[in-house]
Formats: sequence, C-alpha cells, structure tokens
Amino acid sequence: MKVGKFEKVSFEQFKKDWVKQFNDNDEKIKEIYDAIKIPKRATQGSAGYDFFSPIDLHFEPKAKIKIPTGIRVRIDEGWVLQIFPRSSLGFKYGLRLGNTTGIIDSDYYGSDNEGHMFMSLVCDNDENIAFDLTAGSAIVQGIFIPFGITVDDETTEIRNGGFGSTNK
Ligand SMILES: O=c1ccn([C@H]2C[C@H](O)[C@@H](COP(=O)(O)OP(=O)(O)OP(=O)(O)O)O2)c(=O)[nH]1
Repeated sequence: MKVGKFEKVSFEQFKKDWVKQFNDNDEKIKEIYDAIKIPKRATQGSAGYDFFSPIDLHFEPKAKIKIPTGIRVRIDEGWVLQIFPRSSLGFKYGLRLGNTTGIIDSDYYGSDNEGHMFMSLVCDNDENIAFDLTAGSAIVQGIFIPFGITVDDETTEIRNGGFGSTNK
C-alpha cells in the first residue's frame, strides 16, 4: 500500500540542525545537503526503506552519534514509520539505534523543524570493534506500519517537534 513520501528538508533547516552536531562550514554543509539521498528500498520485495549516511562515519565502540538525516516524511493517517537497524551492520558490529527503535509519527511532518528526522546510532558490540562507514552507505531502515487507536480515543493535541516535545 502506498502511504508515504520522503522529501528533503530545506537547506536552512538542515544547516540549523547540522551545526548543532558537527563542526562544518557553510560550503561543506551545502555539499553534504546536495548529496543527501532519498531513502529507498533495495529490492521489490524489501519492506525497509534504507536511509543513507550523509557523511563518512567512524564508530568507536559504545559511542553514540546523532545524525540529522536531511529527510522528512509525509505519512497517511493511521500509519507510522518505524526505524530499525540493518541486520548486516547489527550482526557484524552490533550497530543499533540509541533509542532502540525509532517512531516517526505522521504529525511530526508539520512541526516547526519541518519534521526533520534524526537518527541516533550506537556501535554496541562486546568485542570492542570500531568500524567505518562511507558517505552514501545504508545505515538504518524505515518500515511503514499501520496502527489502531482505542474506540474511546478523544486525543485532540497537535504535535510540534519531537524528542519529548509532548512532555512540555
Ligand atoms: O529516531 C527517531 C525517533 C523520533 N524522531 C522524531 C519523529 C517523532 O515523531 C518524534 C517524536 O518521537 P517519539 O514520539 O518516539 O518521542 P517521545 O520521546 O515520545 O517525544 P514526544 O513527546 O515528542 O512524542 O521525534 C526522529 O526523528 N528520530
């Protein structure tokens, strides 16, 4: 079923979020932004949309990296995009999401940050293996999943942001 669409966030939004994580100048940030690839499935039968790393990444064991993806996603009502590790990187290096699994709500798209998606990654292996990924490598995968609500659900709040925004 066709229920979503990936897009790039604006350059201004990407830059604003990127400088909070990485020390790059404007020219370099524009280069990274222009090279950002829209998530895609590797094969016709794949459930997961691969997300690609915008830069070369070096993972030290146990270190956590937060990556602004440059991507937002429009999702139909009643569906959620869940983010999972790729099994190859999980098996080899114990690469997992810092938040164990990512939940991208459909109403995140309209947030003030344009619905800019972030990925938190941890190289979590017991063998102390560090590893590198080159820019453009598939790092995690997103799967569109339907969800239900309770028969007496009366939620009316509207989201603006993520990462604990609804605690405020
Ligand atoms: O890996 C992730 C997980 C979440 N998000 C964004 C999209 C999601 O819609 C929003 C909120 O996520 P979630 O509902 O899981 O977080 P929360 O801690 O419950 O925060 P909130 O109070 O904002 O719902 O943050 C990401 O960009 N990457």
